[in-house]
Amino acid sequence: MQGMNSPQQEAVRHTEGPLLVLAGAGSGKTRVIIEKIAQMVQKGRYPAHRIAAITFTNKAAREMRERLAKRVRGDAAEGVRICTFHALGLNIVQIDHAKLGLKRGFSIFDPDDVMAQFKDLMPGADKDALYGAMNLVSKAKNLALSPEKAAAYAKSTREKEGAHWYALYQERLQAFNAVDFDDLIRLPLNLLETDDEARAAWRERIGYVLVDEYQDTNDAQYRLLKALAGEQGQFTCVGDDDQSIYAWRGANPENIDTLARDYPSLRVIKLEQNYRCSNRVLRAANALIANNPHTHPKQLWSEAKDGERIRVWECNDEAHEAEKVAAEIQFMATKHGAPWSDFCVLFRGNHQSRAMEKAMQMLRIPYHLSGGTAFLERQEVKDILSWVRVMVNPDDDSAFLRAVQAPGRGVGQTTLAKLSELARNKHLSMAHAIASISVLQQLPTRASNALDQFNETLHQLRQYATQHPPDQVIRHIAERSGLLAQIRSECKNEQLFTLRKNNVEELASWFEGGKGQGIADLASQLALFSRNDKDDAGNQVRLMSMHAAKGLEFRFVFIIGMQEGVLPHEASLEEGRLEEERRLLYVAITRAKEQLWMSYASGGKKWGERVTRLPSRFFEELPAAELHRDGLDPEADKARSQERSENALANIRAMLGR
Ligand SMILES: Nc1ncnc2c1ncn2[C@@H]1O[C@H](COP(=O)(O)OP(=O)(O)OP(=O)(O)O)[C@@H](O)[C@H]1O
Ligand SMILES: [Mg+2]
Repeated sequence: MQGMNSPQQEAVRHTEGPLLVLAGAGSGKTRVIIEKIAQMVQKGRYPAHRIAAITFTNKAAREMRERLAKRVRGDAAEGVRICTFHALGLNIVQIDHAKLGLKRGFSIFDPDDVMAQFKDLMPGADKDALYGAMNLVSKAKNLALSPEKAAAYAKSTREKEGAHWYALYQERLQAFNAVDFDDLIRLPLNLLETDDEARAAWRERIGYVLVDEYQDTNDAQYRLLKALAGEQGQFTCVGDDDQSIYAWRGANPENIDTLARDYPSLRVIKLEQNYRCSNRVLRAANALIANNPHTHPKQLWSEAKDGERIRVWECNDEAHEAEKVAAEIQFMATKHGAPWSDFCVLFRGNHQSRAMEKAMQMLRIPYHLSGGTAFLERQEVKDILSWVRVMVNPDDDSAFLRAVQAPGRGVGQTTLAKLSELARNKHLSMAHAIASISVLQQLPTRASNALDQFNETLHQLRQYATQHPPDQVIRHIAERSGLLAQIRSECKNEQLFTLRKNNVEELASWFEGGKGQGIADLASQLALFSRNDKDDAGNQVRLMSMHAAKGLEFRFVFIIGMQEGVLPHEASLEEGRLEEERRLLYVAITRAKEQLWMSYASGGKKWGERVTRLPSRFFEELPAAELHRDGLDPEADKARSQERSENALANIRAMLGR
């Protein structure tokens, strides 16, 4: 346990009974989890495959796997399950699908599929009504309620309405042999809470559970943890109530107290030394968060140097702000000889990245926008995945509808609507219906020929998939479906074609070396990868939302858009969620190891009109002694601008090779 402090060591050693590590940012909570797994495996306390570590994102899971692999020599830690709650849930649903009324190869509906179903269920409904209904259903699912229970418990008209949509929607999922993301928690939970045999089997499979970012678990996830960890509570949870930033998505920070209530023998360990941030950054973060009420008071101190003061910039507008930030990044990178990946720009909402991207492009600074290029949302990727889905799950009408139109084969919407009706009358899915001559006979000849051919192609692809590795299957689908030919015809030049073809290739590479897993399993795992996850950014500046930055750390951090209405966000003010906004800023500040910048745009445009903006109220909560407001200290500014121009000259000389 090289270099670990004594409460950290204690947390690592405590393996009998439930443990909660409750501690502030950068105090080594995640490190405790990694060290603990390493020791458990090395000491043979648990075999690797009986340990499960739950992270908040797939990306965090990958990072943990890498750090563990470095820590434990050989492949001793290889069998450890490191995944998100959803991936664990998927695993349970895959193994026990029959008990849950699902057939093998079931589909996972993404939010777009779900939306399409609601549109179909609620014809003519506007966006608000659709999202309203979806949210109600999601809420019921996160409370692990079945449609029947949701109806029984519903009190208000709104809840009754929600229960009504839930029942109809669930009927469809059932018919399509599909689940949505919420089901990946709800179904395993129902299984483990009601089926003794299944619970015993899963406790045998998983002997010890570790949970990172525990403050952001929702109720269903908490119950899943409880069901797995048993009465003895063989778990370690680590978290920080000050970093709870997902209450808006159903996370329940009170789960921290629930833990103590449900497990009277719970041991709570606090870590107080921060190993990440410079002292100034830490003092600013502590001062800010002191404005929130605290049920679990914490001290956080650091041995690190004071470091530079936090630089605060008032900018004219977003563009000006972005230019300043980009120029500073370039300056700092040269000054410190630092790689681009040491820099991170954080913002409240994704739309704020646009000006920033533009400024980075102007200065030719390589950057990576998390969640920006949503790989799984690219057209060709979705198209191919819909083929995979309908191949392995012919009940999936949602995937059928996409695949049959990718590429288009002259089957119009009217025909598809007719097909859907015929299929429904015969209690068949659409993919099954087109295999029936009596159905095809009732459709226009041209369309029925096209559908017959589609059916034949599906059949051949299924055959192919039984004899070839998954990545090859993906390439074959692209070819055989006619998608590749269509993409070629759509692209005006070779460059564009290569770009889109590379997406297909990238998808294929996802399916490579899947440890003997079939295409169905791999496709469902892929469905879980959310937009933030495919982050192999390499040496590039990171641009990301504050939410996405949870758990990460960077030498240099810029927080932009610190004006009223953006941070705190307008909507959160109206809904009385100021404390959560403060926690969000606390998370953002504590990402900085060495130096921090905060900026705001005092002007901007709204609906085309010029408006003035006030700096965020949170500035007033930061200790003035730790801040340096540019423009208010002329001497310091002068010295800095001198340094900057010398630096620029040096750059030019270097470029000219002198
Ligand atoms: N005992 C220690 N000695 C030196 N460095 C440490 C020690 N413990 C943790 N660190 C380092 O401190 C940094 C923060 O650790 P870690 O990410 O585990 O903190 P955390 O509590 O999980 O933070 P967050 O709340 O942001 O998730 C990491 O760079 C880690 O390697
Ligand atoms: Mg952490």
